[in-house]
Amino acid sequence: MTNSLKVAIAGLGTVGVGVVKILESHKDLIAARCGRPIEIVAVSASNRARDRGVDISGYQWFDNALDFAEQDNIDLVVELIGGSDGIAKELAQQSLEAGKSFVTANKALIAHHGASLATTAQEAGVALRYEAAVAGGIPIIKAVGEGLAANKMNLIYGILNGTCNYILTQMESTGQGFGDVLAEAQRLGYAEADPTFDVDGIDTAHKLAILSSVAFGTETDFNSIYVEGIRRIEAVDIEYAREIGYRIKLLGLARLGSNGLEQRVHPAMVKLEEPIAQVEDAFNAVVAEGDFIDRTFYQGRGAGEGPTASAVVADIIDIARGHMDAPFFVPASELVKAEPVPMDDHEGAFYIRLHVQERPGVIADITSVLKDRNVSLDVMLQKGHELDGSVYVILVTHVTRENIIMGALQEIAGLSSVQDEPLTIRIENL
Ligand SMILES: NC(=O)C1=CN([C@@H]2O[C@H](COP(=O)(O)OP(=O)(O)OC[C@H]3O[C@@H](n4cnc5c(N)ncnc54)[C@H](OP(=O)(O)O)[C@@H]3O)[C@@H](O)[C@H]2O)C=CC1
Ligand SMILES: N[C@@H](CCO)C(=O)O
Repeated sequence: MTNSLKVAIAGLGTVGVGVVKILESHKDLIAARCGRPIEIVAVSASNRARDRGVDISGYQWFDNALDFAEQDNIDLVVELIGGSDGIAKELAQQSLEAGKSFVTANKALIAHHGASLATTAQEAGVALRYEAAVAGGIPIIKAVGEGLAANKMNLIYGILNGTCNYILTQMESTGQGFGDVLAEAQRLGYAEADPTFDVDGIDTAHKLAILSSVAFGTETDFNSIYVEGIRRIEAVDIEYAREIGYRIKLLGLARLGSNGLEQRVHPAMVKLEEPIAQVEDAFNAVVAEGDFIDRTFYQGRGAGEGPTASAVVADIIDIARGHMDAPFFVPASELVKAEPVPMDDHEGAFYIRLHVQERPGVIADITSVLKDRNVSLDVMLQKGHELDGSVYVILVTHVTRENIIMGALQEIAGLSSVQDEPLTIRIENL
């Protein structure tokens, strides 16, 4: 066998420990598959004394992971710390510049700095890989970047955050509140260090920015993504969605058309019979549509130690095999700057939940606002009498434009009978 690939790992938390476990327990299997061994030679984390449940005594310890870049006996650096900037970015930059390949699960880093890191990697003639950054254990980067490479991609969307899907699924199946389910997702190692990134849709947007680049050959453009999270979804919405034949999922969707690149992240109602509606707990799913392949559907575990580490190790194996594809599958200089499509241009049907006083004329006032804007209703439900004399009114519109419905909701929110800020969920008939 040829020389081993010598690996240093920065970050020994949920994912880092998973990577150590796979590389050690599947040492022989992996060496056979690569034609050379993969050897962990160095590790770094914040707290040297912490018991991590794996034996790291055989690896050189570094208090400062940035020192990896200067070590001649390290071929590849694995970053499993997190964060778009700070140590993660410095480590990426310095490792690549020092001629070391770089593997990361850090979607924030790639979403914000993917194009510049890809340039650095190409100039240094080394690999930059990030399979674990999107959809955890699903090999979606490889599937889209290599498996679908013959196609012009039109559309890519999916459930990209395990924590949110876990929360929405558990809220539906157990009736537990948002806070309790989030705490459980954190305990299971699904959530980000800052779980607001999960529940506010930012993590999904990071992943969508990366997927768009891989699918469409465009520069990652995180800042143009419309982002809305799941905080305002309540058990009643999940129940009413079911009543009208839908399930609520946090979707990330990107579409490249003649008008530019549409990228949006928000809770969406998907038809109960759609495969994506059946994706439960921390599972992720991605639908990718190309001009010759039509639609393809991928599902798997999107978060947690094993699935994420599996994707990280797959990247390391690829590099050990000598695969040196461009990080976004086209040379970094060829990545195109796409024109963002404004969210106001979005067209679709909308679910609207209003909390209103139960008194004559309320519905007439609401429908009058919609009539003035030519918004047509498909469904209208009035739910329950609360003790305080207020009720929920649920409306489902026919297809209309985003700016029209948002203007209408602003006016409806100002009606004296409307108690809380209206909630709207976009209906996706994909
Ligand atoms: N958890 C998951 O399911 C998934 C996570 N990811 C991504 O993987 C990355 C790691 O996530 P995860 O394992 O969950 O995070 P954890 O919080 O579990 O682990 C982070 C690790 O980084 C170490 N660390 C913090 N600061 C430094 C530093 N300055 N130098 C060296 N090490 C440092 C910590 O050290 P110590 O242990 O000593 O505190 C810890 O071991 C993130 O980018 C995340 O977004 C991607 C997909 C799924
Ligand atoms: N926090 C992320 C981890 C996987 O990227 C999630 O819940 O999906």
